[in-house]
Amino acid sequence: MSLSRLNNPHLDTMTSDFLYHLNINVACSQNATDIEKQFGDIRVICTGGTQKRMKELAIYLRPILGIVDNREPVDLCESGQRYAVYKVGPVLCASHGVGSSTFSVVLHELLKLVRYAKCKDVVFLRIGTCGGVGVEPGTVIVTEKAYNGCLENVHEIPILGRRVVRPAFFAQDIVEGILGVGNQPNDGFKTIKANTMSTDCFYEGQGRTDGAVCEYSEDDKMKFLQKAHDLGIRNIEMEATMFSSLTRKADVKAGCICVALINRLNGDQVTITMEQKHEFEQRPFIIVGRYIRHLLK
Ligand SMILES: O=P(O)(O)O[C@H]1O[C@H](CO)[C@@H](O)[C@H]1O
Ligand SMILES: O=c1cc[nH]c(=O)[nH]1
Repeated sequence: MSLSRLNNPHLDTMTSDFLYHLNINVACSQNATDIEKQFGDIRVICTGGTQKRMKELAIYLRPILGIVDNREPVDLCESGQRYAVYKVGPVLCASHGVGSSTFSVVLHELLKLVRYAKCKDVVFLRIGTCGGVGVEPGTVIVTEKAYNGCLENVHEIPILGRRVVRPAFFAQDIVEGILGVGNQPNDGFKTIKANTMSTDCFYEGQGRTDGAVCEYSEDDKMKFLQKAHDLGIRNIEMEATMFSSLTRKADVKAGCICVALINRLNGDQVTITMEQKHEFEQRPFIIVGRYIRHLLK
């Protein structure tokens, strides 16, 4: 898939497009644009909440991609002052902030960027953290279906004053491809496929009782988490419904790989040390590194 059209006829009439949050100006009318020269070789776009994680991922991927470079990765979108974007060979690593609203902004612009750059067969990945539901902390979860905070397998977004409901699931070949490179003998952690709940709120939306406001009991919370578990949900984060539905609408393959920082059936507070969190965050790197090698071979 060349991404030659995207799902927006208006783009075809534009002679230029300013990707505001990335601070990239695209002259759509030229044949061989600078954008094509700079980004045309991109095959994988890795995304994740923080700038630090994405910078570390860019460094981690260098040897896997056969790139010898000891310099600090350059943030190509630093001037935009919103998101960090690093390019490492045919892989772009971009930060997206917390939640679907910040992620959707950069996702729209990245989807347009790869379209203008005429990239081929691009796969978008989210490399994140999450709360586990009945899984050991440190487990890596590859999302199959994404559920919203009402435990519905859809992404809902108000558009032109209407509630628009879109399917939210990831392509099976991507899920199986990622899972296929997991669970190797010396990994020391499990990689599983499961359903994911994505919420618009870390506290009440995820059924925590430790937010600034809480109007339900511990028992209500446990019943809700059990209901989620019964739907095959094994992790909770804040982007998978939007990510799966928007990439699906744009006709682009995507995958979501998150490491569980806690087991929500045992509590709400994320109390692991920063060292432990950092070690856990490396686990999806290992899986994604193997998957990218497999994808590009
Ligand atoms: O670790 P990241 O990628 O930010 O993902 C998870 O962590 C954030 C909440 O702490 C949310 O964005 C959630 O989805
Ligand atoms: O519990 C958690 C942990 C990380 N990210 C989330 O969204 N929830």
